[in-house]
Amino acid sequence: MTTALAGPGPLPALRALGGRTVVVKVGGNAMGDGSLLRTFAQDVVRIREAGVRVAVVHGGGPQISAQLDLVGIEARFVGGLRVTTPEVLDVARMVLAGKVQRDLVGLLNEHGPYAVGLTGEDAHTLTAVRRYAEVDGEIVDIGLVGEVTEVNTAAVDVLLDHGHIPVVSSLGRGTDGQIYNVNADAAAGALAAALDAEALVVLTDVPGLYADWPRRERVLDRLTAAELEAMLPVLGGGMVPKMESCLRAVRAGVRSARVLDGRAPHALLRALTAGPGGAGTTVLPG
Ligand SMILES: Nc1ncnc2c1ncn2[C@@H]1O[C@H](COP(=O)(O)OP(=O)(O)O)[C@@H](O)[C@H]1O
Ligand SMILES: CC(=O)N[C@@H](CCC(=O)OP(=O)(O)O)C(=O)O
Repeated sequence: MTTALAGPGPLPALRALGGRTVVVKVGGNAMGDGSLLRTFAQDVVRIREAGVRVAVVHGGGPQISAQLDLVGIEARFVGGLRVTTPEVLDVARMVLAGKVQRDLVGLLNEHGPYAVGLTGEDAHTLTAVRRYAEVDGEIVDIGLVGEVTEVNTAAVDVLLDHGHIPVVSSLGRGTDGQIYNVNADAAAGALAAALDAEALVVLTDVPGLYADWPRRERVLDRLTAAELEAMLPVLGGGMVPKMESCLRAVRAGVRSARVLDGRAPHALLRALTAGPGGAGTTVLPG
């Protein structure tokens, strides 16, 4: 009961991943307009139909900021994390678990009965504690921002076992029931680690990790976990949570973590079928 997918499909390469788990993170910037998301959804279903257990974690930072703007709340970030007052949390929850997740699930389900949306709040999937930012050595209170301390994969595993595509919004729950806004890169890395995934793929709006940011001349095609760890203190902006998440995943046993441009046609398929260097920046154990 599936719709045939258009375009070439490197299915033999994907079949090598059959039965393995892949976690894909799609950021709000990489979602771009509807057509990008449509191709992304086709690729995810193609991967699922090749027998890969695929889970999606999504962000929606720009979409949250746009909604905050509409209701007259200023969006503020400290150290790449959104300052999350109770009012901001309400908006983030409404946008992430609402329109962004529903749109993504809807596009995936155009190609078959696979996608099921949930948030990290559901079935204790992501347990979080309050996270603080650090700026110039100072600890800064950024409100209801969560750091994932525990992942319960039970619900996601049941869905994957039954051939579904779990689509997880980056919200977490404290053991006291408090809901937290979790950075989506961090949520994806934690989930990939807990699922013992074969690969983590992070789709964003740059071709990978630039070696000499803000110069956009050279993208690092691969680096080991140790090389990445040494680089982390000098990284800035949106790359910090992404690369931290890749490091966490690889250190926990995920075989590879890759950051690449989700706006390139069939970026996800290319990431899973090309070796390191084929597209984006790949972090490998070591
Ligand atoms: N070394 C770097 N290499 C690439 N991008 C970088 C680097 N340092 C900072 N960035 C910034 O990080 C951004 C990606 O992070 P972000 O905007 O949070 O994306 P997403 O919405 O996909 O999570 C890039 O668009 C770029 O402006
Ligand atoms: C704490 C924190 O900053 N949470 C993020 C969650 C969404 C996210 O991470 O979205 P992207 O992947 O599109 O950046 C936010 O509120 O923007």
